[in-house]
Amino acid sequence: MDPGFGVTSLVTAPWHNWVLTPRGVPVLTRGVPTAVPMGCLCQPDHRICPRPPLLHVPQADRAGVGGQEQILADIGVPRLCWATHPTPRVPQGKVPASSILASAPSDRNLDAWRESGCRTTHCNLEVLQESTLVFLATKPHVLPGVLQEIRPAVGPHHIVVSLAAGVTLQTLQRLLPAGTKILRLMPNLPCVVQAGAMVFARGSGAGDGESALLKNLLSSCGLCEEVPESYINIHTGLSGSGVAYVYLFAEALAEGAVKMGMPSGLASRIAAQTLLGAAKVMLETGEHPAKLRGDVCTPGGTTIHALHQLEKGALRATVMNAVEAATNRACDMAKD
Ligand SMILES: NC(=O)C1=CN([C@@H]2O[C@H](COP(=O)(O)OP(=O)(O)OC[C@H]3O[C@@H](n4cnc5c(N)ncnc54)[C@H](OP(=O)(O)O)[C@@H]3O)[C@@H](O)[C@H]2O)C=CC1
Ligand SMILES: O=C(O)[C@@H]1CCC=N1
Repeated sequence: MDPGFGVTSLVTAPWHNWVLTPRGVPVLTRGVPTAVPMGCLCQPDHRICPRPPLLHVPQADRAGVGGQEQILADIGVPRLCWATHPTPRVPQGKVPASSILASAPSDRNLDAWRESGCRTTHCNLEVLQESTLVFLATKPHVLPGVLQEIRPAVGPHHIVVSLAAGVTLQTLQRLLPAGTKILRLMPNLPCVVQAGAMVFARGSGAGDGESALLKNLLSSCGLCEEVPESYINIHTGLSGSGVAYVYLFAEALAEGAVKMGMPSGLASRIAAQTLLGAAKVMLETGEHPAKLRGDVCTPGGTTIHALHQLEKGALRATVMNAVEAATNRACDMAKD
């Protein structure tokens, strides 16, 4: 398992130093370093700050574009955040690791961030102090307390991106200062290999610039689309959680082969390649999956016999129920 997963999420920690030009083009800034105040808002010493940590990516690169300059940073340290990180393992990252500041209460996940060159802290407020673009990647039930903690440090220059499942823009806007530029993002695990599927929605304080910035920043991690907020929970059921359904299917495929006598390692590799190839054909041809499925079926052949078994097991209805259950759970989490 990628050690990065234990630490943060792609979006959170993976964020890098990005600068968005007035035209919405993200620029990796390596120019004039920003003077970053190093003092911690948690007095007297953030290193012993008892407050719970946030996951954030501090950043301090500055880019001057058209007379403007912006500083982008991330906050939050969820497992997914790795996807957006510019680590040696993820060379496509648009932000240098040194521009990322990640915050968490313990070193459990932070160690991996440090090993990849990111800066870390146990003080959430330090992230706000040093960063403009902040990713919130704690578990959903932890987020309200974190928002309460950072609220005094959030200003009009910050762009706050939440990855928390089920936490609505309305809640985020209620718990942060009025007018704060807020975006709600739902990534998925494959962001860590730049094959993610992400959607986001903007809050009332965010504009086209913030939307373009996020989309451009995350585009290196996979598909990233702005959608109405009502689609976020559906995407969670389809893709954020959906990755786990696919792993379950991959496991079942491989175990079927093991049952028939194939070694486990080989079976797992072939199962993964089968999923990868099937997905690639679907994306590259644009064909409906039902059509492609039919293409594989030779009349009276092996595939139709296997599909008959899957239909007896109500695979399609079961998967549809799974998407519905996860979507409904995301909706319910907003009320928890
Ligand atoms: N996992 C996934 O595939 C997806 C997850 N998400 C969302 O991402 C978020 C994180 O999920 P996941 O990556 O699984 O969780 P993890 O447990 O891996 O990461 C959560 C991190 O939050 C840190 N944390 C806990 N309390 C605080 C605090 N008070 N201040 C700052 N940081 C804190 C934890 O620190 P410590 O290490 O010290 O415990 C931990 O590093 C969730 O909101 C989830 O809904 C969204 C889409 C997909
Ligand atoms: O299981 C969860 O709640 C999170 C959100 C999507 C994937 N993992």
